[in-house]
Amino acid sequence: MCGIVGLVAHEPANQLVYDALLLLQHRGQDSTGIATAEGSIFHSHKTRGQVREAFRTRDMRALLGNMGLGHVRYATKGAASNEQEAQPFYVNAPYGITLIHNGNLTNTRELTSELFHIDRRHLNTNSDTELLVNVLAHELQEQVNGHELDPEQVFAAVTRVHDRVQGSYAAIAMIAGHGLLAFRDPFGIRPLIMGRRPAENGSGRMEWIVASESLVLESAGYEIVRDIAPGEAVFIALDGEMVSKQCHAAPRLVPCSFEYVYLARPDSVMNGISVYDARLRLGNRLADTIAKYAPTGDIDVVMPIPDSSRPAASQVAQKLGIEYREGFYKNRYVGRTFIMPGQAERKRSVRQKLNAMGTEFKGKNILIVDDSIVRGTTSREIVEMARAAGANKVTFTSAAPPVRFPHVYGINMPTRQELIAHDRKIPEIAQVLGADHLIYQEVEDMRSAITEGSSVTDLEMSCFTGDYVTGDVSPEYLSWVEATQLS
Ligand SMILES: O=P(O)(O)OC[C@H]1O[C@H](OP(=O)(O)OP(=O)(O)O)[C@H](O)[C@@H]1O
Ligand SMILES: NC(=O)CC[C@H](N)C(=O)O
Ligand SMILES: [Mg+2]
Repeated sequence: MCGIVGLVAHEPANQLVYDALLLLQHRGQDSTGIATAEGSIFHSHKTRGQVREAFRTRDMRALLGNMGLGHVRYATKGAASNEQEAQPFYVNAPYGITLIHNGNLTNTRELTSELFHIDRRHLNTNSDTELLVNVLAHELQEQVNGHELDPEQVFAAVTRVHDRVQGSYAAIAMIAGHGLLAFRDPFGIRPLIMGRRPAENGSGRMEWIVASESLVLESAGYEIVRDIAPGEAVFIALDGEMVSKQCHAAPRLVPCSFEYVYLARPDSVMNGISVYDARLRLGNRLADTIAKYAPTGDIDVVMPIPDSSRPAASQVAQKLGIEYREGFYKNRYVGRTFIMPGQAERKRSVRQKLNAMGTEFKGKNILIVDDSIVRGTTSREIVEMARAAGANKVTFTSAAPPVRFPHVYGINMPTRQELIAHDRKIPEIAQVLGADHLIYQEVEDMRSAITEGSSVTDLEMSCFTGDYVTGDVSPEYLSWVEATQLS
């Protein structure tokens, strides 16, 4: 997952994009970039690291123009440390296009070969986003004859992108001198929402924003218009005129369940589902499962692992009628550990990030709630810390089911071997974690907890079930991904 934002304003875009990126930092910490458009000239700055350290005043001053886009990257293809693969990506024809992408393409081998041998395009990195911008550019080139650009031509190019590209993609592009294009894959796997507000200059024109999460819109005073539909493309001209079109013949909304479990901020609403409410419901269902399988009579306290599991843990405590206590204190200056590249760094960071308060543990039977257990990096350390702090019995619970399969749609867990639940039964996992009991959410409970009360009927849950919605993910592909994985 990455965080993306694009906007067409009637004032300088640089600060607006920067502020939005700060709010999306939880979606990617590897690198970041902003591009703006001043007439037909693009300005851009991209670099490794997080938003706060990446943009100096002089970088910001150089980002001129009223249209802009920005990206925070959590790499899934290529290398997290490669500055060349930071986004946005630029191609100079037709018109000049700069693009950002949240997601992961699954037919990169075919696209690389087609782009090189048939479209005669040069690729300079291993990024799938570079493939996406080149496919879009090629297809747009095929549509346009004169200099004039009609949104219908842009939509026809997006239709062709849908034909050629497989996997997940929520993307935003600036077309120099023309406007901003946003589109979402036919399953709407990754999120994308748009909003608007009247320009402050009194011109009566509209300013538009498109972003990964609704909290960005809310915090900057935009009215939420709607989620961009799966397969849909939206084009916003420089004067603020917005047009949209469904560019796929058979779109079907199947959003990523992991957004609700962990990735998104709880104060966002995605596809009409409040992330916070979904996490509360996950807690309710988990409580029922705990009551069914574990002896809860002797549990003294329920504890969350900060931050993401707090809503679920509070519900578990309430439903089971057990006291809720915060036994782990979090160092707010350490980022999210799960989205860090490299297992060594993730492991070190858990210890740096969380500290167990002895008084909360001594002689107590603890029920720990986390939102998910993926590699087990966090949970293994946590159990050890709880015991070292004097806990008597440790029951570990997860508000998501066991993660048994690789995620190939924009979350960096590409290999089976790294997943603690792959090919292990639950008692074996408990043993590896060192927990006395281990209880996971049931898959169907997760599905209903997330979708309850919404119009979403289907969820992308491949890392829990092994069913990949795009249909092109074969065992051969998974083995190839494993062999070429990110470090
Ligand atoms: O089994 P693992 O591989 O350790 O991954 C799962 C853990 O990683 C995430 O926490 P993270 O610290 O990234 O973020 P948070 O502060 O939002 O909980 C998630 O909330 C789990 O705690
Ligand atoms: N997590 C993402 O959305 C990553 C985007 C893209 N696949 C990259 O690796 O840069
Ligand atoms: Mg966590």
